[in-house]
Amino acid sequence: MTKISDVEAILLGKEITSAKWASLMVLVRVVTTDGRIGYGETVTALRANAVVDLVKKINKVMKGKDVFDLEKNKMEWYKQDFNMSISLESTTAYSAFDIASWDIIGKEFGVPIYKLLGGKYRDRIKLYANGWYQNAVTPEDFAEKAKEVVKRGYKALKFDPFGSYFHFIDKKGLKEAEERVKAVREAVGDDVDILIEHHGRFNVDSAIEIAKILEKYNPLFVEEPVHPEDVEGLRKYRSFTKLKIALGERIITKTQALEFMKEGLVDYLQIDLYRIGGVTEAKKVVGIAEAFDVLMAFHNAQGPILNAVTLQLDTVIPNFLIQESFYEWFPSWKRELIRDSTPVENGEALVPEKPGIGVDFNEKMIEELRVKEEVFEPGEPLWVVKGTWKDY
Ligand SMILES: O=C(O)[C@H](O)[C@@H](O)[C@H](O)[C@H](O)CO
Ligand SMILES: [Mg+2]
Repeated sequence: MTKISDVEAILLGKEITSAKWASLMVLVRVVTTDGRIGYGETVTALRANAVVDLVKKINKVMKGKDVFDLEKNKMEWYKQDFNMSISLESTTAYSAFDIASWDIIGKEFGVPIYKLLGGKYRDRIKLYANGWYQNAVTPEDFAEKAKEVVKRGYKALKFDPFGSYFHFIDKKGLKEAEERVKAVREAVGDDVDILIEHHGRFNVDSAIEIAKILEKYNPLFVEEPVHPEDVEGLRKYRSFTKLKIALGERIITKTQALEFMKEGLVDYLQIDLYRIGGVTEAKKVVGIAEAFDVLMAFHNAQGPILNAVTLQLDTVIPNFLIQESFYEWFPSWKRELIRDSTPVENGEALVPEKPGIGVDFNEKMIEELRVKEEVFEPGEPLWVVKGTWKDY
């Protein structure tokens, strides 16, 4: 029996790069009584210290439990933490524990976990690039960086063209956003997909004004066009435009995901394994999405463990659209931490074949990367790509 002996959260970090929210990484290590080790990872973005504290409580609850009892363990945490289903901190702490549990389970059978989740539907995972436009402000900046992405072989790239606008956007903001989108479209041509990230910034009137200018550039999808909790606004937006809507990175339960799909408010679902409840819950949401003919485009904006485990699920599922990837724009320590075991080739990821989540974890790097706690300084919001919260 693979009894749990320890669940530990370790904060890792070094330099801040394009993905400021992920300059820290909450690594969760699960160890069993017979010395098996599994790794999970979870969110930071202002909450790392709270998440670390919750992992300490998960440790107390899970000691002595069997790492294979995924459903029973989840229900136990749900019972213990009265606020799990309304708490990002709790669901992300638990998600990392679930991912680490799957890592151990795969290693136990000596297989990558995709073999336990339904086998290979695809050998290579089509990616879209994110994180590539650090410090881009003018249309020329965006165009030049977009060309670099295409040179690397990507056939799709995502960016947020809205500078420092939030909630409202005015004529100047619309003009600047359009000039950036036009410049990228012209730089990459019609055969490369452009995906427009709104980061849930806008009220629906502003989002509709933006949709009017975006339609001519034929984006693959628009992401979080309105504030994430603004369902009324999303209904109005949906009735106004034919643009495909992607959302879901901030969804933390399958019930929330169901609500959006029941009303046909989402075309591409972007739940993230680190928020939804790990592999165990994500797989259930994929099944619900399949029933609604919704395709998956998992959010994946944190670190190398989350990237690897997401690729495991991408490999298996029939209703797959495309996978987000910051991998080539991570700080190098994030690739070194897993000995670059999930390389990108020509804008595609290969399926990681090592047992568990499929990475070769470099334990020795933990001590050099360990940090005491997350330090937050307000200013440019953490959630934009660094150096882009500017207008011109
Ligand atoms: O689609 C995405 O990758 C996300 O919106 C990122 O851009 C956010 O900044 C990050 O998820 C914040 O935690
Ligand atoms: Mg997003």
